[in-house]
Formats: sequence, C-alpha cells, structure tokens
Amino acid sequence: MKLTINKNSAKWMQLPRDVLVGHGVLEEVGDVCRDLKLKGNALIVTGSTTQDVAGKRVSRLLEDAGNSTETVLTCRATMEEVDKLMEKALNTEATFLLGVGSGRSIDLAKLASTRLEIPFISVPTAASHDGIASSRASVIDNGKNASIQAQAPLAVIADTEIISAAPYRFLAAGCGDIISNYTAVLDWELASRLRNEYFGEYAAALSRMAARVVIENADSIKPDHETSARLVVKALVSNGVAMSIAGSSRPASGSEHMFSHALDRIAPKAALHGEQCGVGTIMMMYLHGGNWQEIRDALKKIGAPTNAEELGIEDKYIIEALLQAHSIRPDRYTILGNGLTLSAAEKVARITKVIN
Ligand SMILES: NC(=O)C1=CN([C@@H]2O[C@H](COP(=O)(O)OP(=O)(O)OC[C@H]3O[C@@H](n4cnc5c(N)ncnc54)[C@H](OP(=O)(O)O)[C@@H]3O)[C@@H](O)[C@H]2O)C=CC1
Ligand SMILES: O=C(CO)COP(=O)(O)O
Ligand SMILES: [Zn+2]
Repeated sequence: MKLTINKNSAKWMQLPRDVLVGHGVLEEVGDVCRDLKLKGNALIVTGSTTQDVAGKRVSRLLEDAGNSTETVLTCRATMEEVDKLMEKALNTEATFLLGVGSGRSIDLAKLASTRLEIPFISVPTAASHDGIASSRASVIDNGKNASIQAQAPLAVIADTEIISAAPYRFLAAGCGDIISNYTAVLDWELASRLRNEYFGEYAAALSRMAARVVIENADSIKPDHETSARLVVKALVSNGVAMSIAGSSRPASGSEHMFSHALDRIAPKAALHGEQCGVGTIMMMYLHGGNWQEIRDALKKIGAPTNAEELGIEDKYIIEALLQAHSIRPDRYTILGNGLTLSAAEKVARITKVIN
C-alpha cells in the first residue's frame, strides 16, 4: 500500500481558545481578555461604519476593564495597510490586536498580529465569509489578491444581535461560502485520486457537515433573525476549524473559489466573496456531475445570487473567469484540470442558468 504524507499539514492545529456566539456577547470582551491574560495596550482595527457598529463600544469596554486602547480605521485590505498597522502597534506598544468589523478589518488585524507575534481577537460585525475564525488572510499584495497563511484568532466574539442587524446580503454571502465546501471537498477527493494528494477525512467530513446544515436549513435562514445568524456563524467557525485541521484551505476552497478569485481580478466591480463562491459552486457541481440544482435551489431560498445578473457582473466576465480560474493556483488540482475550452465554459454557464 502506498502511503500519502500530508506535506501541507500544520505541525500543530491552531484553533481559537474562546469562541463566544450569541446575543450581546460583545459585552464580554473585557472578561475574555482577562481570561486570556491579555493586558496592556490594545490596538483596535476597524472601519468607518463598523467603528460605530461595534468599534467604539469595544474600546470603552476594554478601557473599563483596565486596558488602554488605540483605534485605527482601515479602508483597503492591502499589504501597505498591514505595514502601517504594524508601525502603529509598535509605536503604541500594543500587546494585542482586535479586528472589529467584517473581512477587511479582521484580515488586516490577523496579518499584522501574526507578523508582530502578538495575539489577536476577531470581533465580526457581519457573517460574510469564513475568515472570521480561520488562519487564512486575503490581502492585495503588489496589485494581486493573495491568500496567506496566518495565525488563527485567539478568541472569536460574534455578537448575533449585531450580526443579524447587518445588511442581510452579508449573511447570505456567508451561506454561499459555506455551501461551497461541497465542491471544495469533491475537488480535494479528485486531487487525492489523481495526484495522490493528502486527503483529510476528518476535515472533509466537518466541512461537508457545515454545508449540509446550511442547505437543510435554507428555508429558515432569514433577514433580521438571530437564530439564522447564530447558525451561519457557527458554520463559519466550524469552517475555520476544518481548515486548521487540514493545515490548508482545501476543505473550504476549491475550483469555485478559484472562479471567485479570478472574478476579483477581472470584473470591474466584484460582488461579495461568498456570493461569487456560491455561483461558482453551482457551475463546479455541474462539472463534477453532481446535483447542481440542489445548490441553486438552496441559494435561491436563502436569497443569495445564483446568476451573473444578480451578482451585478456582465456575462463576459463570468466566461473569462471560468477560462482563467484553473491558473489562479496552479498547485491546487481541481475539476478544472488544465482549463476549460471556451465552448465548455459557455456550456456550463448556460446550462446552470448563470448566464442567458
Ligand atoms: N480570510 C479569509 O479567508 C477571507 C478573506 N476575505 C477578505 O475579506 C474582505 C471582504 O470581506 P467582506 O466582509 O465581504 O467585506 P468588507 O470587509 O469589505 O466589508 C464590506 C462593508 O461592510 C461594512 N460592514 C461590516 N459590518 C457591517 C454592519 N454590521 N453594518 C453595516 N455595515 C457593515 C464594512 O464597513 P467598514 O468600512 O466600516 O469596514 C464594509 O464597508 C476582502 O478583503 C477579502 O479579500 C474574503 C474571503 C475569505
Ligand atoms: O475563502 C476561503 C475559504 O472559504 C479561503 O480560501 P483561499 O485559500 O482560497 O483564500
Ligand atoms: Zn471563502
């Protein structure tokens, strides 16, 4: 028997230590820091909207708990912003960072704290993708979108009162990111069969389970509904755990993510990450010969986009992204193989009703 060795696997699985999900848990931020022995100066990384949604409150709560705080407002997820944050953290002698907001603020705090080798806490204000609890970060580096291995948050504080009050589009996008686990795992299995790549049964099972839970509950995921926010946040946290166990993003990112990453590069105005991944999953499931209609129906029930028009992206960019997707990450083997022909790309997009 030939053994496969997980060359990508992390030497140890880095997981958040405290995960708080529920109504009003933001109030616990001081206690969480105490529990984790985080003392001294906190640097809060947030955005112009999210500072009012949660950032200012986090600052007040931490100061009440005896910490001093500085706040930095971010507007772009770039490596230059990471450098600026690191400088600010060093100048203010920050002992830990908090990312308060959605993907951009959390990723910037994640990367800056990783490089400074100090802890960080993730405080999502929207459940738009699984970066809220994972050890991956996405930023623009030298003009290109880069997915980088980083540290996992030491704690995740996901207040469902705040998350359910965010624009519903974010929660629906989070569902798209979770549903995409189905094709990500199919791609991973394929790579294991065709390339003898390491396949992690446990991480794959966890990943599939999160997607199944969201699909089975698609009817009950609704706007302004804390139970929906709680379900989606838990599935997103579980995705972060699956990636940590795998030591890579394989359980949650396959050909459908490569399609989304290609759209980010090509489309003049990209949609949300999870929205693009959801539409990608419909098409990649068709290529896998699976039940793409089930994916489409679930996304429709949730109220997430299922076609180019709903993404706000012209058909020609969908086709171009399908043609370029395989080259986004040449070392990640997927159903896209060495690439689709133009006629195959048009066929999958038409049959699955992504374009007319
Ligand atoms: N680490 C990972 O695995 C992944 C990372 N990403 C990265 O995450 C980023 C995209 O994240 P995403 O969350 O989709 O978008 P953004 O972080 O860009 O947030 C979108 C907007 O939503 C606003 N917002 C957030 N929460 C609320 C709220 N409660 N009420 C009102 N407005 C709110 C933000 O405000 P404000 O301006 O105040 O922040 C921002 O303007 C990209 O940088 C992408 O590369 C994407 C996928 C995976
Ligand atoms: O978005 C992700 C998982 O949902 C992260 O995956 P990537 O490795 O493609 O950035
Ligand atoms: Zn994703």
